[in-house]
Amino acid sequence: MKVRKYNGCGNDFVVIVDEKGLDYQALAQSLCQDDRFDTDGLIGVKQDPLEMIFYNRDGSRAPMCGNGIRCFAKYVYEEGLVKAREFPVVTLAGILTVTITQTTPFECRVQMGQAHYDNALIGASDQASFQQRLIEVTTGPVEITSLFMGTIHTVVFVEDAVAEIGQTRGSEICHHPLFQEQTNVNFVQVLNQKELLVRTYERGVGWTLACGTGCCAAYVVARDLGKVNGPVLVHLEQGQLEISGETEIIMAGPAVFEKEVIV
Ligand SMILES: N[C@@H](CCC[C@H](N)C(=O)O)C(=O)O
Repeated sequence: MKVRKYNGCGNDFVVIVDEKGLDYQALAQSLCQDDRFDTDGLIGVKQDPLEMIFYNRDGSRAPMCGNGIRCFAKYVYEEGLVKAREFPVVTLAGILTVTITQTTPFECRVQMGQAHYDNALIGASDQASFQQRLIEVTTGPVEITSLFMGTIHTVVFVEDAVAEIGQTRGSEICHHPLFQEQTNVNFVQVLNQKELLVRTYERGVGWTLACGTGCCAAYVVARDLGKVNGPVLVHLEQGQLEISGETEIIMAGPAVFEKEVIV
């Protein structure tokens, strides 16, 4: 089997072509945790129609991956599976449109769909609002806002997002009993009305270098609370994403090929 490794702002993935009968859960665990790859997730490429199948490193399935879909787009375009620069991709979060804006280096824009403040979609274990909700973790109370933005996200505004790495709040919120299917956790530092700095603890992975859907969630919540105005540049550990849009959220950023290994 041909296995390719790609990354989007450091969030990395193995990409394989779908075949009948593949055990994605087992493949995600073995390939992502294989020293030759060591990636955050696995992407399966299915054709007719073009579909992105996404699994986390621990073998759990996720409906969408923002950095992953840009890597998927680079793969299908460069392999000639699509000829047009704009094409739809089926995901568990809906059919999303990708537009390739630049090929060298590769960059694309993705219509990421809409954000939903919806307890059912975030797998909430109660009916209370998750907008600016205080929950308890071992270090004390923390204000969270949770929403569905391609997948389940929680946004926490902090003074210093980088300082959260190595602390326990990311993991504790991710596994909090209020979330029946866990949640991705984005620590968001507002730099100014046009720039955010985000660090994400992902369900099924742990701390990652970037999370595309997480940046979209951070933008939506920051905008809805009046902390940013218009399109924003989100600073990540390795690179930046541009996030914009009113109802339909748009993400723009790079995708990079790293290597191919036959396993
Ligand atoms: N890294 C991704 C999100 C991947 C899925 C997530 N861990 C989940 O389980 O929901 C991104 O760039 O959006």
